[in-house]
Amino acid sequence: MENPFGFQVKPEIKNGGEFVYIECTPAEHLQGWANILHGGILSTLLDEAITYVGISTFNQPAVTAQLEVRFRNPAPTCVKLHVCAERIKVSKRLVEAKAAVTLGDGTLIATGTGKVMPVSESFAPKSP
Ligand SMILES: CCCCC/C=C\C/C=C\C/C=C\C/C=C\CCCC(=O)SCCNC(=O)CCNC(=O)[C@H](O)C(C)(C)COP(=O)(O)OP(=O)(O)OC[C@H]1O[C@@H](n2cnc3c(N)ncnc32)[C@H](O)[C@@H]1OP(=O)(O)O
Repeated sequence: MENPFGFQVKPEIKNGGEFVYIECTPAEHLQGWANILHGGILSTLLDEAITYVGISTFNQPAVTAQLEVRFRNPAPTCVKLHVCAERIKVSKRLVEAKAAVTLGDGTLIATGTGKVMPVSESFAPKSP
């Protein structure tokens, strides 16, 4: 379904999913405290880019099976974040990728690694 509350990112996908690039400017209400962007939002952005690596590699729906995040520097809200993901390993049912969030000046904000597994179109749980 269309999700008007989503980040509306438009991923750039290169070389069949080997590289994924996303830009996003999280709004002020996504701060955790003290004007610092909430870590869950950074995790979501890393997840988003890593999942697109999986979707593009398998060329079918895929979900995150594992995500590990390291928060390296605080990010402000309302500034453009650059998210780059890169495929590091492919096996029959698992794609592993790493990703980083940086500011425009190159400051490293967060890094992560994730594992993505393909699923069928009927995977999604039914709404009650
Ligand atoms: C309709 C489908 C919906 C999908 C939509 C996808 C695409 C749509 C297009 C665009 C979408 C737009 C945006 C996308 C961007 C971001 C989306 C964010 C993604 C998410 O936010 S998505 C939500 C969070 N996510 C979940 O909700 C997953 C819940 N989870 C499960 O549904 C299962 O857990 C599953 C399916 C992951 C695996 O379940 P399973 O039953 O198929 O597999 P099983 O566990 O039996 O493992 C089999 C073999 O994989 C190995 N294995 C498993 N996990 C491993 C790991 N972590 N590391 C190393 N090996 C692992 C085992 O070791 C075993 O190996 P062996 O057989 O050799 O022992």
